[in-house]
Amino acid sequence: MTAVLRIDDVDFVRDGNYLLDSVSLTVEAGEHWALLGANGAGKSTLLSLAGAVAHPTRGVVEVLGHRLGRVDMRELRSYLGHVNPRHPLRTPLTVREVVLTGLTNTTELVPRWAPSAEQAEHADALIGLLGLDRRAATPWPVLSQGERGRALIARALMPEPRLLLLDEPATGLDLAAREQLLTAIDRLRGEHPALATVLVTHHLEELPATTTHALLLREGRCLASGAVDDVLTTDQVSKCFDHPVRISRHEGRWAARA
Ligand SMILES: Nc1ncnc2c1ncn2[C@@H]1O[C@H](COP(=O)(O)OP(=O)(O)OP(=O)(O)O)[C@@H](O)[C@H]1O
Repeated sequence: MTAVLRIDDVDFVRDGNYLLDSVSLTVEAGEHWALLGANGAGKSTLLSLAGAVAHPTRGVVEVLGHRLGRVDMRELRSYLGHVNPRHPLRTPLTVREVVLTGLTNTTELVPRWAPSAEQAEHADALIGLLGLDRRAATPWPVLSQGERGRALIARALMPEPRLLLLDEPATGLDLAAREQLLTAIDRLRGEHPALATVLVTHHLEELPATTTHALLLREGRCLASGAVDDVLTTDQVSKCFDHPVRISRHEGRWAARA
């Protein structure tokens, strides 16, 4: 089977600066990757290639078997789940309505569009999976940041994507909201075993226990990449963040201490 995502020896250059320098990443179905690195390391740039938002300057990117540069990027994006934490919603849609906009790939509801009974059921199942049953009819402005984040994941899953991209999903969440989010991601991965995910974060504490692989980026270069326990070591993470830290893993979750 073809990989869900294949990034092969890619450079991404802007204003003469190598934001990515010879970076490779292959993600197979059912794998859950963490992209880690300090501020400015190139994580968002790498995610924008995976999300068919940008082209590489050099090298090959294949998303869902389609090579960037030879495919309609807009159409390709409609098959991906890409969670943008700065969702630009302007109207007070309810959680259920926001989740349904994942089918039309729009921010607002499309006039005169209505979901089928099956689609509405699918939306409710995802709302339940993300732990938002009691919030389904709540308007967006009333939701907490954590609830919005989980609603956006449910929205991204509506078209049943094979690849889900999560850009710092736990940023700004309090402890309880972060734990609810990570539990929801773990459940999601359990119930959709073929789904592949790529999650960007600065913090090891924000990694779900179901993370299978990791890639460490430092100044646009890949420092280490592979099975998560081989990559998230005290030595490599210290190098990645240019700071001595001690990494431990307890009951599946990671911690970093100076
Ligand atoms: N269009 C651009 N032109 C020039 N430099 C850019 C451009 N976009 C991003 N950069 C720079 O590229 C570097 C990598 O940015 P990127 O956003 O990918 O890093 P990041 O690892 O996601 O960082 P953060 O953790 O702070 O979000 C940064 O130094 C950034 O300032």
